[in-house]
Amino acid sequence: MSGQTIVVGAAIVRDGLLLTQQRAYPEAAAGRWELPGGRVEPGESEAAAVVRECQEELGVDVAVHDRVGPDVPLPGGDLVLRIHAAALVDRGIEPVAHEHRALRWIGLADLDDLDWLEPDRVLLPDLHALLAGPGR
Ligand SMILES: Nc1nc2c([nH]c(=O)n2[C@H]2C[C@H](O)[C@@H](COP(=O)(O)OP(=O)(O)OP(=O)(O)O)O2)c(=O)[nH]1
Repeated sequence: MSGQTIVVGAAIVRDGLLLTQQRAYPEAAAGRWELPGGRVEPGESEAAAVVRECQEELGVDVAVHDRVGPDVPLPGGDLVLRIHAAALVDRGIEPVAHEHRALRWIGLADLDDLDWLEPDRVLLPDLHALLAGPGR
């Protein structure tokens, strides 16, 4: 749809665990959990935006895979959240929270209990399926 900006999110899975991060700002979202990511810049591909955001926020390189779940419209109407599965290029390099309060690797059993940003809750069935899927 024209006029809508895509916010990409990365569903990074390693050894059956999903990487989540806790926002530090703005105040209304501080303390809530989300997936790494951010706005796609003009002229930038979604995959390139996922890679850039993971470098900026986590200091790691990721390989970008298939989409996960539906587009989720964000409050305000101008932004839509779109998640891609991703994997650490080097599994031995631990992500670091450069812009967030904390990082946590979450397993299936804890997925629903995390204090997610509201839009991300729409994606929980798809994140469950991703973690339960083959090769994870
Ligand atoms: N990155 C990310 N943003 C999310 C998620 N869920 C969700 O509602 N959002 C919202 C929060 C923000 O309103 C918007 C993206 O903002 P952002 O702060 O991550 O990215 P940005 O590129 O706009 O901002 P910035 O990094 O320049 O500060 O999407 C999610 O899982 N990941």
